[in-house]
Amino acid sequence: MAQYARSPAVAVIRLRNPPVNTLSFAVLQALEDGLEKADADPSVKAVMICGENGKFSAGADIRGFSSPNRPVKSLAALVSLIESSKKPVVAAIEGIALGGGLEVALGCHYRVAHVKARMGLPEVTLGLLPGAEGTQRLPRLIGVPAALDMITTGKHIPATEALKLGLVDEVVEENTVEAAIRLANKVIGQPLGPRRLSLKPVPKLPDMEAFLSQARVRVKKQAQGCLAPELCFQAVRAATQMPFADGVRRERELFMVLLSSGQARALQYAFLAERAAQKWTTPGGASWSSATPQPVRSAAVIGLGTMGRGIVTSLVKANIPVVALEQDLEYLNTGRKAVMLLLEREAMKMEVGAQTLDFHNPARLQFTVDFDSLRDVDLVIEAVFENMALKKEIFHKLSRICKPGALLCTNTSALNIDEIASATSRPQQVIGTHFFSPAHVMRLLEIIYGRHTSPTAIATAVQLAKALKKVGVVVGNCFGFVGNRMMFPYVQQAVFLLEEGSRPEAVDRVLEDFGFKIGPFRMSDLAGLDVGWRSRQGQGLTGPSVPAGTPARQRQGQRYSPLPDLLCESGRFGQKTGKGWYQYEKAGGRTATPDPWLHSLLAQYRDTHGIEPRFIDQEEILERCLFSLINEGFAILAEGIASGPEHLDVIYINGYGWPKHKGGPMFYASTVGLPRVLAKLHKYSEAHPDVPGLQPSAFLKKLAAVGNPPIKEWMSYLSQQSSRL
Ligand SMILES: CCCCCCCCCCCCCC(=O)CC(=O)SCCNC(=O)CCNC(=O)[C@H](O)C(C)(C)COP(=O)(O)OP(=O)(O)OC[C@H]1O[C@@H](n2cnc3c(N)ncnc32)[C@H](O)[C@@H]1OP(=O)(O)O
Ligand SMILES: NC(=O)C1=CN([C@@H]2O[C@H](COP(=O)(O)OP(=O)(O)OC[C@H]3O[C@@H](n4cnc5c(N)ncnc54)[C@H](O)[C@@H]3O)[C@@H](O)[C@H]2O)C=CC1
Repeated sequence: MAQYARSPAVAVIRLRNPPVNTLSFAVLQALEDGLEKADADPSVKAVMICGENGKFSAGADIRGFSSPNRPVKSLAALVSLIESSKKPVVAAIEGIALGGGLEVALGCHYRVAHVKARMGLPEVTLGLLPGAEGTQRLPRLIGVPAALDMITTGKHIPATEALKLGLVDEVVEENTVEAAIRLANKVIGQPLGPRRLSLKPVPKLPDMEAFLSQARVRVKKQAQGCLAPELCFQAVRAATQMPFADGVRRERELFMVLLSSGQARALQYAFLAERAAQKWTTPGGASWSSATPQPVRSAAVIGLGTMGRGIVTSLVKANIPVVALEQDLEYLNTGRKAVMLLLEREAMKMEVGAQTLDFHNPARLQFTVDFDSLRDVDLVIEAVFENMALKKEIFHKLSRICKPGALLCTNTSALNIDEIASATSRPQQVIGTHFFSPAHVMRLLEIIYGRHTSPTAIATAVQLAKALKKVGVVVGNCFGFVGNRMMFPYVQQAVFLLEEGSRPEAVDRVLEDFGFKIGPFRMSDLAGLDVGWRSRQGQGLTGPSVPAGTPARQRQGQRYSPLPDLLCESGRFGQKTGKGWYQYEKAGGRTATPDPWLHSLLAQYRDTHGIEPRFIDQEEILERCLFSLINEGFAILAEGIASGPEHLDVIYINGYGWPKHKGGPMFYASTVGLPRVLAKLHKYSEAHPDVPGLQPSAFLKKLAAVGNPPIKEWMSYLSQQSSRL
């Protein structure tokens, strides 16, 4: 857990807890033992602390926060013990020093970092604050503005920046441990008082009060309903107002508030859920542990519309050479300009000194209308219009042209992967890669395997997600896959609420107050109402193919709202046309304003259909929208479309703006309590028996019958027979 050695006047303590040297109780105990041993040995003149396997430490074990035996108190005590050592202690920071790991380094008298190391106090991202005196030591070392920035954002900073800030004393390109030992030998006998951060004053600012009040406004704005940034701010402010010991007491009080908050639990769950979702399996037995990805050295993108542009940008940023293809020269030129603009913007955002984007080089990015140019690429991503016939035509062509091993990916948002694959002679190499708009920004990549998709193809798509710095979540094939399938009942409820008496701005406000970045109506206006309209036309729900005599508000015996169709028929496609559920300052405008035209349309619509409008309270809006979405999630789990609730939660946090501090929809359901979710769905489905989305799923009923089992046990209640394959 920590190895003790000598070199020769310097005691070397090496933290050892693979893979990232988290500070378990055993590690802390071994570190304390090492310090005591060094202290007791007169031939030891200095101490050096480093981590095993090129990593200093990732801090506390996140899995241990919910354990009653968490070693929280001892970490702070240990940091004080290090600082009060009479022999100089030097930290050798390789790889990472994060959270409690960096707090240990702050207790040391000197810090040497490898040039590739990264440091940070990411506790805020886990709903916490640096609770081992980090909020009091860091401002004393690097000043309040820089410390506040690091502590309230949780960002990791590179060693070179750490050197500029004074967080480390030395940055080395070679052997960090040897450099730290050299420094330790050099400082033997030098006074340690000035190196003990707890004894230093916090550097003054010309107007600390003004700085802090501006910073507080900024932190609150960025927090978006999350508690931790505000409490991190308060802890740092305490450092500016109180002596060290009082600041530490305040830090502890604030830490305990956060530790017991539901937000910390949700954020820690979200961290672990993202890692768990990487360990994909399929009902057919394919798994991350046995499948091997094939290398992707080059790629092609077909269709340079909204999605294709972002996908090309993402690939170029990942340093993968791209061939970008359009249907004709006019579309190609428009697409090329759009891609170049995106890439120029991305290049401007890149850190000084980082590798530049080489997108003017035709060997890295080539534009074409010729399918023959796709002959040699390792992977193709199709992003043409959402039309099955067109997609099949393209895949048939790809199957003939591309080299035998090439992976053929479709960015369809809902269409059947198996049907697309059937147009090829290599269905094992066909897979869905569902990007989210804007594709170069959004972290989610939904990866959809079909009936014949090979484990290698899945592993390759997962590897691609990593290369693009995205979170790949592997799911099964069904209409809308996971994300959009869960979204349908949510948006449907939102529209039904309008029919019954609510307004778009009222529904959006409730869901935005809950924590969504934007509510369902602002989201629909942003995405374009025509997208769903075309899909409903394709499904025969609206348009000329609807049989004469079909009731306006019913399809196949189920409730249907023609409201979105009416908007599209009036040319209201959302932001792009300047009008949708809201009005905008101009076509392409972004500022949504409630629209009196829409309000009178709603009144007229209710009159026409004999609907008596009623006041709908916030609780009903929230529950009908969220619980119908969650209910669909349970159906998806029961069908084996996703292998666990954490997969659904990762999809919603990273692709649909679900507030991370509420842990994702399925985690949220577990906090509300499954029996309560079920009771509410029963109530709403009794009131609306013609809405299948409100009828509780069998799996939810099964789990609620047990009580409220922990989320990690849910899947054990599914019998093998209910699995999809
Ligand atoms: C009752 C008395 C009360 C008195 C009050 C006292 C108050 C005093 C309280 C003091 C408490 C101090 C608490 C503390 O120390 C705070 C912390 O340290 S919180 C933790 C902060 N650290 C992080 O947030 C780091 C998180 N990790 C990462 O960012 C990345 O994992 C990392 C950059 C380290 C590596 O990334 P990458 O290479 O991409 O690999 P993975 O992300 O896949 O990780 C590999 C593997 O490691 C697991 N892991 C990583 N970090 C942790 C962690 N901190 N804890 C547990 N496990 C971790 C990760 O899950 C992966 O494992 P899998 O098995 O694959 O899931
Ligand atoms: N717009 C969105 O938010 C999202 C869309 N999707 C999916 O991505 C796909 C593309 O959607 P968008 O980019 O929004 O569409 P878009 O309409 O903006 O772009 C489609 C592009 O494909 C090109 N194209 C059409 N036929 C072609 C052919 N035969 N050869 C080459 N290029 C051809 C068109 O010229 C056009 O530029 C669709 O399947 C859609 O469902 C997926 C996620 C989100």
